[in-house]
Amino acid sequence: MIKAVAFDLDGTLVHSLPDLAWAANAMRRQLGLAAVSEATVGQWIGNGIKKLVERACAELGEPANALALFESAYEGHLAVDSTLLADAIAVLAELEARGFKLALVTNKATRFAVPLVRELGLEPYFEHLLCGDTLAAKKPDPLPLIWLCQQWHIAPGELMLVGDSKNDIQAAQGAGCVSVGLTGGYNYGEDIGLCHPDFIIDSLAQLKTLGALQQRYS
Ligand SMILES: O=C(O)COP(=O)(O)O
Ligand SMILES: [Mg+2]
Repeated sequence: MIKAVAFDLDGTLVHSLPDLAWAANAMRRQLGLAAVSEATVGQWIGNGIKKLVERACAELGEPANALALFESAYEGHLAVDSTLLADAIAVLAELEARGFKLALVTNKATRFAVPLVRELGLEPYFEHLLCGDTLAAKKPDPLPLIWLCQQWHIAPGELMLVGDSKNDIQAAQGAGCVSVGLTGGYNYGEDIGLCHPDFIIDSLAQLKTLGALQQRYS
């Protein structure tokens, strides 16, 4: 039985691509590179900011100042055009009311993830915020999920991870947790079904009626 639910951030709770794309293009402009489309930047999301920057200036072989340029652009532009996914708050509130423990497990670095979840009103729902640089390894490594199970004294099979990327599903599978794949997020243009999550949902609202989450904890 599920006792806790961990949520991914980018592409699962927040449509963060517009601001990530804005920052990537601000960086590219300063490096003398042409702007790219949002869809292109969408394919670079998933392994944290450093990887995104690496992919966003691959033509130049990752200049030394690229990361700093991206970070200073993104820092002031975290939640300008980014929006919550439909029903994000309603679903978190309902799961919290049903007694589930909730955590955020994102590959986004703390300095960006924390202000973003604060700005969008998500922070109060989470007992733990595990960001890309919180622990020694990030998704697809199972470490953040194993860490949560230890903190909460629950078995891996009692923790569910909801995410939009194969990195989420692989982390859950590696930890022995239950995985829910959300379609339509940032998964390198691939169908989330290809990595075989335990459940596939097309909207967060579907979590409200997911059989595995019907029981109540308090
Ligand atoms: O920072 C990323 O690349 C992805 O972040 P996420 O783990 O919240 O989807
Ligand atoms: Mg994601």
